[in-house]
Amino acid sequence: MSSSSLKPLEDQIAGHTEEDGGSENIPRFLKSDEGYVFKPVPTTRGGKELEFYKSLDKYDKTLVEFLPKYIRTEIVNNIPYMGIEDLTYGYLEDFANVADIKMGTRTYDNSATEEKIKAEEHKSSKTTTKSLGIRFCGAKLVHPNTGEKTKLSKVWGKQLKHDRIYEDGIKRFFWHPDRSVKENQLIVKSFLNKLERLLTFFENNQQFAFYSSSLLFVYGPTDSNKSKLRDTITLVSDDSNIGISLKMIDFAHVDPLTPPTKDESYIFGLKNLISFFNQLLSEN
Ligand SMILES: O=P(O)(O)O[C@@H]1[C@@H](OP(=O)(O)O)[C@H](OP(=O)(O)O)[C@H](O)[C@H](OP(=O)(O)O)[C@H]1OP(=O)(O)O
Ligand SMILES: Nc1ncnc2c1ncn2[C@@H]1O[C@H](COP(=O)(O)OP(=O)(O)O)[C@@H](O)[C@H]1O
Repeated sequence: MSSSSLKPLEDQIAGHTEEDGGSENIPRFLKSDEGYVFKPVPTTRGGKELEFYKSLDKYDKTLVEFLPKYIRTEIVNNIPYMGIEDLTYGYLEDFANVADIKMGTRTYDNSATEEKIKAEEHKSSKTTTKSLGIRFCGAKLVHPNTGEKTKLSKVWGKQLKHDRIYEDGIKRFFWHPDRSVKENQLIVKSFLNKLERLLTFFENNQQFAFYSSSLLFVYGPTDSNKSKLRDTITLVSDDSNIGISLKMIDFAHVDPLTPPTKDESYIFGLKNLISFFNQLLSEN
């Protein structure tokens, strides 16, 4: 495939974007028609993430199930881009709901300078990162009937406080009042099931600390063209075309753990997320 067939990833909802290239002025993500996103590999911290993806086959199978598959690296305008499965692929064009939730109470890795640690801790204490181990980094909501889109930014996610994150973040994104209760329940149960499997991995994992990594939640009506339905999507029931996808993304700050330590920073966030999903089911 030539790099000319790559287009901007319109559905990129967080991370370094055209408007916000960050301190390294990183270009936005690209995507291919074959269902892959191409993430620019920044000079200083991208190598670590690329190495992580390239060694996927060595990891625990439960973990691999939660990672987009890596395919190859492409050079565009002299910049390397790593190709990974597009988690929005297979959904009806423009109808995928997408949320990026940053996991863990700690958002810097072992190589962080004193200054970086201070900045990250300050940000954590001002947001739900510290109190809940979760923070919305962005979301795109699609009205189930009209298709109207609402984009929620990183700034919105930072302003969402502990006492409002359930109503204004979790419930707003995962439980739409214009969808049937049954369909809402099926969506929430399908995500819950995956979150519990992920927790099982984390309870046993003594290999990696996933600092500053995110969970990417995607759901919506799937494309009826079955060739697009790949194993990143789980249909919420046998007789529904609604699918969900949940994978871990952003591994720029993954560090080794020293056994018997666990990634408690991430586990705390995961347990809080699971509680919120249980609350959605028990309240409705
Ligand atoms: O560059 P910026 O201004 O987007 O800063 C990024 C931060 O965004 P913020 O300014 O807090 O909204 C960004 O913060 P969040 O993702 O919003 O927590 C990270 O701290 C990122 O650092 P790293 O790539 O994870 O080491 C930061 O990226 P680097 O500056 O380290 O490239
Ligand atoms: N595999 C993927 N499939 C679809 N979208 C993705 C994928 N990976 C990342 N994205 C999109 O790009 C955004 C930023 O991704 P991330 O890896 O966190 O970038 P950064 O390292 O710049 O923070 C995500 O919020 C999501 O919208």
